[in-house]
Amino acid sequence: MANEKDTKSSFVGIIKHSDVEKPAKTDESDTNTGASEKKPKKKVVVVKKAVKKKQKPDISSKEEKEEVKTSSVVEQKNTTPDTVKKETQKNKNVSDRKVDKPSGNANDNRRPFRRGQGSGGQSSGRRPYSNRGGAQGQGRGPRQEQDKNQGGADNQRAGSGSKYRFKRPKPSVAPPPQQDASKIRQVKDKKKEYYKKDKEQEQEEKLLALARKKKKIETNPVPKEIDITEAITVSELARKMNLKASSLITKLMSMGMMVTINQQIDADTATILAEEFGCKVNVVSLYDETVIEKEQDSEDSLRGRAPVVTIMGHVDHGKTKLLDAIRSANVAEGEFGGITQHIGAYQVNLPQGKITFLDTPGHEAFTLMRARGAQVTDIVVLVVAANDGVMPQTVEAINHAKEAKVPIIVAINKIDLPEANPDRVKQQLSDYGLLPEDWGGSTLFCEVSALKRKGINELLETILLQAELLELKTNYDCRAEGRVLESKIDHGRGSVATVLVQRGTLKIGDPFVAGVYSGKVRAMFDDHGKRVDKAEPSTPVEILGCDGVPEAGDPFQVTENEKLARQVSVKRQELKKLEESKNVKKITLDNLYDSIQDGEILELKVIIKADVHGSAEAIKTALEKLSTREIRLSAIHAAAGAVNESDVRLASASNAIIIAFNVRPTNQASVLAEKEKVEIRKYNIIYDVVDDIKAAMEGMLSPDIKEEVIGLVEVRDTFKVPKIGTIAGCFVLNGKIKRKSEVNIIRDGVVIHTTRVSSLKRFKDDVREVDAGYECGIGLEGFNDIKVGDQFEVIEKKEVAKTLSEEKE
Ligand SMILES: Nc1nc2c(ncn2[C@@H]2O[C@H](COP(=O)(O)OP(=O)(O)OP(=O)(O)O)[C@@H](O)[C@H]2O)c(=O)[nH]1
Repeated sequence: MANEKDTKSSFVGIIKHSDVEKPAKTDESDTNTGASEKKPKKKVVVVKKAVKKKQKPDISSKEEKEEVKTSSVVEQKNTTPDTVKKETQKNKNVSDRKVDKPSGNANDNRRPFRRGQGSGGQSSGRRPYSNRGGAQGQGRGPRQEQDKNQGGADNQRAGSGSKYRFKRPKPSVAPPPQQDASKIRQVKDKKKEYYKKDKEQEQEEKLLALARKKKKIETNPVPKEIDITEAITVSELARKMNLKASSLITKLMSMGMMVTINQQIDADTATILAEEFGCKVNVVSLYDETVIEKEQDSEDSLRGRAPVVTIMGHVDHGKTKLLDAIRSANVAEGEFGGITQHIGAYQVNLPQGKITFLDTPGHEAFTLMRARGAQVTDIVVLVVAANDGVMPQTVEAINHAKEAKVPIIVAINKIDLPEANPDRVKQQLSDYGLLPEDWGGSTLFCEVSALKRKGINELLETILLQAELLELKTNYDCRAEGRVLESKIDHGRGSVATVLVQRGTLKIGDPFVAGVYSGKVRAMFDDHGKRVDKAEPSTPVEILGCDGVPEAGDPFQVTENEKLARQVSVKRQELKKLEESKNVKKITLDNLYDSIQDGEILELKVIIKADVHGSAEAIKTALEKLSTREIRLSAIHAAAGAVNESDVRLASASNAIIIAFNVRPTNQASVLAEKEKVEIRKYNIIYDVVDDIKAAMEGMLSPDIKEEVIGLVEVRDTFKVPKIGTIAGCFVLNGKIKRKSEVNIIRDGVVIHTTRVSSLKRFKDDVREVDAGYECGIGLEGFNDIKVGDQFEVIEKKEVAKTLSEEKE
């Protein structure tokens, strides 16, 4: 204790000038040291700060100078390793008090506390020196001695050096605060490390994400090749190319195309666009994906099948009567007349075999089927009335059958009539390439009377003979395939489809696809409405179980299972949507040259309709002479009469242009042509027809005048007005008529004259124009031969680039 006191006093003695209030402070410090482990830490810091401050050059006060001196002495004493050791061991607390001394005054008391709090990091930052232990402290000793002996400015350095010297011994002098400080340091280090780790982790994650992205791009590059259908939306193409739609849109914009994400682009554009990204495009038809694989035929699986026959001919030549006669010939005597036809096709059973008749006489249904790609008919029976001979529709039917490459059997009907002249019919038909066998030709002829039911059996036998020549064979054992002939929604039965089985055998429970719909055969009925379990090739049956109502001409196919049927159905519905959205490209004079250049067409087919047969023939001859090495021109049908629906259907099925020479299309034909995108070109001068087609073939079409029909007027009455001429009391059917309008006068579908309106009146007033639904009086320039029932086609002429005048005068 005495020793301790001595030591104390000696220390006190040394530092007594520097800190008068020291004891109180020491007590406080002691208390703090004992009570809390944190506070002494602060104090250590405080001391350091205080010392640091006091060692600054602007030491002015005496007290401060004293303090510096004292600290130096303390430092000197402490920094001598031996002394430090001894003193530390003996006077731990005292040395603490001494350390606290510099912060003895009231101001210092506050400042260091605050500073200590704020500069915790600073003190811990210095700790590595103290941590290094005595060795380092010792190492510095001699230098400190040197510093001490230096004067003047060096004193400052010494002072600064003393700061470190003062600090260095501290770990050994005051271990508890040091331990706390080291703990804090550890915590702070940990914190630092934690943040560092956090930062590192963040960095690492960023790098990883980048690498992942890179990897993703590497694993999903733009494919070298893609398959697309005829048209594709930008978004779909982007998906196929592993690109963002915006990239494609930008590229398209740079190519001068403004498109939206959901807009469809054609295959050509898609090809060019994909090439920009180094991707090759294969254009495939979605239909390719929807084709159901056919079962292969083996040689011995093929057996003969019944021929499928369609009856065609001119109106009133006896088609319906003949079908009735054939059907009656096939039923038992008692059932005569009582038979009800159940479906749109039926089979007749003969000792020699069966024949299937499609029960929609005429070429409408026939061509409609063909337009849908369905070649259902094997043989056409052409009915020609023996008394009437070849008529326009007879010729149409011949052309339809020829175009479809279906053999024709001629049935000369009404031979019971006294004026019947079968030879004349034969003569006329030979002009169309139908030469009877007995005249050295190959066409089979039959003379019948549908009314008297004469020659019917001979006709049926002839059909079977022709079928034999055709060697109609098919597989009976494979999955069934056929065509939908018609379909409807029936109350209580749902979708009902009449199907002609063409290959294989259809059975109850078979899953199938009909057009774009799938289904499963729930029930089957034959042409008499009798329930059947199976249907062999060439048999027409009515089936229940289809999910929708397929269209006439749609393919019907049995699939391996229901799942496949559903899948195909979904894809076909996609295809249908796609096809509906794109314009069907039909040949027109405007695109003719391009089509020839692209090698799309090698043959330009035309249908010629004229006011008289002679004109039609003349045009046909003139046009066919235009054939060149690149393109052949063939008139597939040339006849007199207005352009009718049948002409449009034939044109649509054959991709032909219709030339209307001095004739007009019927209303239905116009609507159908619009729908089927068939071009009907109207002319009044033969040379214009030839010139236009020649120019179109050579790509020399020049801007021209286009004639637009702006209204249609019907003559309901006529009045003779002296000195003026005939005034027509008219009703405007559609559009409008204007004063001075140009009009085509149409009588029975034929343009008989073209002139201008000379007067247009409503009651007694002159008017500028009259709209549809109103009556008016019309006078024509230089034309008085107006008749009730005539129609005035009101036309307006406009100049249109690269479009031909549809009618030239
Ligand atoms: N004398 C006689 N008249 C017949 C014969 N076949 C049909 N007819 C008559 O000719 C007219 C027309 O017969 P349809 O069978 O309706 O003629 P179509 O060709 O079907 O007529 P559309 O359906 O209008 O095209 C009817 O009055 C029949 O009675 C026949 O062999 N002899």
